[in-house]
Amino acid sequence: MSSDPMSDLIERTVAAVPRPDEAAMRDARAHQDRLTKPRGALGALEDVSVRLAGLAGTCPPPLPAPAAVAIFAADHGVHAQGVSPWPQEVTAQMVANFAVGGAVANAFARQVGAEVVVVDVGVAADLPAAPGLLDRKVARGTADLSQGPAMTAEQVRRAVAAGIEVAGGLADAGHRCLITGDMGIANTTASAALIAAFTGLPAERVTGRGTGIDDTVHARKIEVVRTALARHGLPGGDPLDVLAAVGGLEHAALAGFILGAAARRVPVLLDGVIAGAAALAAAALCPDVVAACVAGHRSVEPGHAATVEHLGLRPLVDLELRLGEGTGALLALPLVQSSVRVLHEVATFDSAGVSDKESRSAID
Ligand SMILES: Cc1cc2ncn([C@H]3O[C@H](COP(=O)(O)O)[C@@H](O)[C@H]3O)c2cc1C
Ligand SMILES: O=C(O)c1cccnc1
Repeated sequence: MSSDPMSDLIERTVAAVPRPDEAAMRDARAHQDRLTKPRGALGALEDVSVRLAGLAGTCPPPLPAPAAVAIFAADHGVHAQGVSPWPQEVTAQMVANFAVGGAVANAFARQVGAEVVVVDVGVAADLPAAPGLLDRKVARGTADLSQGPAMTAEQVRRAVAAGIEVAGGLADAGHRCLITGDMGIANTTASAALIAAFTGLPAERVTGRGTGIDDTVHARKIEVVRTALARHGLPGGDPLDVLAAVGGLEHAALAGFILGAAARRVPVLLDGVIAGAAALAAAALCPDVVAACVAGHRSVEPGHAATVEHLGLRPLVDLELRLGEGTGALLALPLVQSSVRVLHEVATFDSAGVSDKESRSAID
């Protein structure tokens, strides 16, 4: 082990991520087949329940409740390239909005009974203390990824460690489902660069319109991603170096958050393209982490489709959302919870005295 405490934490967390428990997954699949419904009738939800049994190492797995969404906020030097129509100050202003419960993520979290935690890992402003706001500021935004590395290696490690610690704290507080959230003007540009770097796809395939940009700005955004990849010699290299080159502080923290949840056997519900980019980094550090991830929704961002395909995940909800904050994942929370509740509560053919047509016809 290295002597740096943050590197140690990252290494220990990666080492603690379990392999999916095959026996628990077989039990869950067999149990699903004994429940009072035609086999496979719950479609993709059956797969979610089986995956969560594999993560927990037991069947039925714990109900994924209570849940908490952690919204990691940070600013981006690449904003200077004109890749977002919004001023950078909106990041800090939205953090204040989250803190008073006024954002879409707050409304959705109230709807599904999830706690909201906002984590400043890199907002380029001094933020007044507020309930539910954690100050884990690593830097006042990243450097411009199109001009040089976005972060130092030390900043990446500090942000990843912050994410691991937030996940651990929420797990210690009893949360049994962790949800990714993000806020950072221009972070769809860094997301596109990370996705290109981890999937090997070209910039034009993975760079979308973010909060809404016209064709001219979109072309410029693609060019910014393309030249950044070339400048940093991507794809290729160590995942933490890739994060340092083109990532955001919230991406690094989210990668740590995902690893931290997996290491505690707590499922992590991924939001859209920003969480997806972070999950690619986490999976590059530790492939088993994917077993702890559920893709909450399918974002309209083109890089997101490439990401879920690369990770082998199937998004649960497809509503043409393109907001971030954790909104798509929050909407999917009741689906994940319902999938596990089935394993806990639904009667079997035997216990309910319902004829099992499929096994009867096998005997006939
Ligand atoms: C008011 C507002 C609220 C948001 N909530 C999430 N985002 C989302 O949009 C931003 C990324 O898009 P781009 O790369 O195009 O800047 C991120 O902050 C993301 O969280 C928002 C954006 C805005 C403007
Ligand atoms: O779909 C997303 O995840 C998304 C799109 C635009 C801005 N922020 C997030």
